[in-house]
Amino acid sequence: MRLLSETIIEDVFAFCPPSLVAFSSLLLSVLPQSTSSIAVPAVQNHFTSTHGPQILILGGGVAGVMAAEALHSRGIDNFKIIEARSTLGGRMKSFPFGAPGRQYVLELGADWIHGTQTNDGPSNPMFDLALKHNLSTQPNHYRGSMTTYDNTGAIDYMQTFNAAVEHFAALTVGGGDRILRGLVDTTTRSGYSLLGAKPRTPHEIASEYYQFDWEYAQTPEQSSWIASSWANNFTFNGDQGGFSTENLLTTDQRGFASIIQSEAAEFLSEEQVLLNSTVKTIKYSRDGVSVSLSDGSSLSADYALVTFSLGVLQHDDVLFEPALPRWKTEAIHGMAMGTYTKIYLQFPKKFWFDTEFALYADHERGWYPVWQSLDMDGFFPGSGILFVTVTGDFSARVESMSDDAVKEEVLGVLRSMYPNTTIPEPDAFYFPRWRSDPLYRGSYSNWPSSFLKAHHTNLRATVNGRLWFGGEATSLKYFGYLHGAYYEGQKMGEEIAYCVENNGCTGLPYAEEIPCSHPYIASDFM
Ligand SMILES: Cc1cc2nc3c(=O)[nH]c(=O)nc-3n(C[C@H](O)[C@H](O)[C@H](O)COP(=O)(O)OP(=O)(O)OC[C@H]3O[C@@H](n4cnc5c(N)ncnc54)[C@H](O)[C@@H]3O)c2cc1C
Repeated sequence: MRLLSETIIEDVFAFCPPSLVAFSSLLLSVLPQSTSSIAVPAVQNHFTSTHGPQILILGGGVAGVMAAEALHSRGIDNFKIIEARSTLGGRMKSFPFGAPGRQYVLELGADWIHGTQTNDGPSNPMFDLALKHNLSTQPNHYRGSMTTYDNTGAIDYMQTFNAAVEHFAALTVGGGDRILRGLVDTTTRSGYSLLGAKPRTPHEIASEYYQFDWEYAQTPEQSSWIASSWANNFTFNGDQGGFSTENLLTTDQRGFASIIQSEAAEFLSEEQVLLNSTVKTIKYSRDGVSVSLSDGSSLSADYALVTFSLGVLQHDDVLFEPALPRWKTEAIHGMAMGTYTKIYLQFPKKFWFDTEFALYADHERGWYPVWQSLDMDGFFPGSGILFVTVTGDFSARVESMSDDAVKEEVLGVLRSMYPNTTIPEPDAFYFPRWRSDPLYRGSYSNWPSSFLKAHHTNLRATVNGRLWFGGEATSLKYFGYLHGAYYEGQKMGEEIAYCVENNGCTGLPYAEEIPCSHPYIASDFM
């Protein structure tokens, strides 16, 4: 059998076979696919000044920093990173949590290196960075260290849980198989149903949630079967071109982002980074780009790379002048932004499970289901800290509530899990509101079944040869992940370097229209 990794690039067009010919012939006739075949545009870029930034990197998360490093390694240093926050790292964001004298640096955003390396196969570049910058991490056992609960207290439904693990494995094999057979995409929900996995009881639903929603930050109904499968395989499945099944949780008290900040410190000079600067407007034309900031100042350049999250682009937090073309906005709104919310609690002392994870099954799907203890050897023993994660629409719900109201619900779940224990008031309680935050508008992207490969090509594509887009959401194989942001930043840096070195380029290709998928034809209605 062919490996998914060998076939994905051409075979994902098979999402919608009728479009393949139309789309690929459009690309071939109008737009070159790679730097080696990129044509010089009619209007050449012109560097009139040797001073000032000529490439603006908008956003200083993983993608922004890796783009800068790629430019630097090609000998191009006339760039500037513009970042709204006071530090680099973006969605790698730590904070001090805990009562006075019992504080720990914890992560609000990315927490894990997902997949490390299998033998001499591909290694996760974030794992490589972690090793290089001596990040403290601890293996986190997703499936082997679990206690199960429902609203009657502790109850063993590990058999149901293990069945859900097998269903998920079958789902991802099935999704890969759909690519190889050139079948159209469907939702993950239909994938599960076709495989006979139809969770009905709270135990079955919670077990499926753990496998799926907890990873993709949206439900199986909201997600693509095919894309969920390859994102899993390319990250976790060594046999399918992925890294490994290992998950490392950071415990480093410098914060997870320290590996990106240390990497940046190796090549960035002070004048190459503008922190505390929020971009309000991006003006672009065939001649260049100009960016205005919230303090009223503006910067001009020959190229700009936009690394803001998909959520920021969807929410119009940054205005484009002129408005982005229709093919780009269709792609931006076609992909989805999920939300993943970690709710942290610190108690005077530990009273809970001794495993790394606990699963709580409620009659309502997504009701405070996944619990993690940090009060454990290897993590933060004696800390009194545990956290519960909610996702997707449930994250939106908790963001709309007061902290106290959320705390009461969380304590209510703990009372159900431990009916014979008096649950004390926590000494500390905190959760971030990623979805409401104008710098993120969610946690990470998720691929819906209506989103085609051609849409994704358009999400990545360059506008006017001047405006570039890169970040976790533009990663075909690893959307949603840190390593996706890493590779996309690096790739866009290299592409822009190509433009600079050749005094012009058309950029990455797009399709003006995606004439794909014809669910209805006019005669159906006659
Ligand atoms: C809660 C959560 C948990 C996650 N868990 C994991 C995990 O365990 N493992 C994993 O691999 N991935 C995880 N991820 C995903 C991972 O964090 C992202 O894929 C990655 O950090 C995205 O990097 P990026 O550079 O593409 O975008 P970002 O990090 O969003 O970088 C964009 C930057 O642009 C800045 N910005 C936004 N708007 C403006 C503006 N108007 N002006 C100036 N600057 C602006 C932002 O501040 C940000 O620094 C998680 C994400 C979240 C939120």
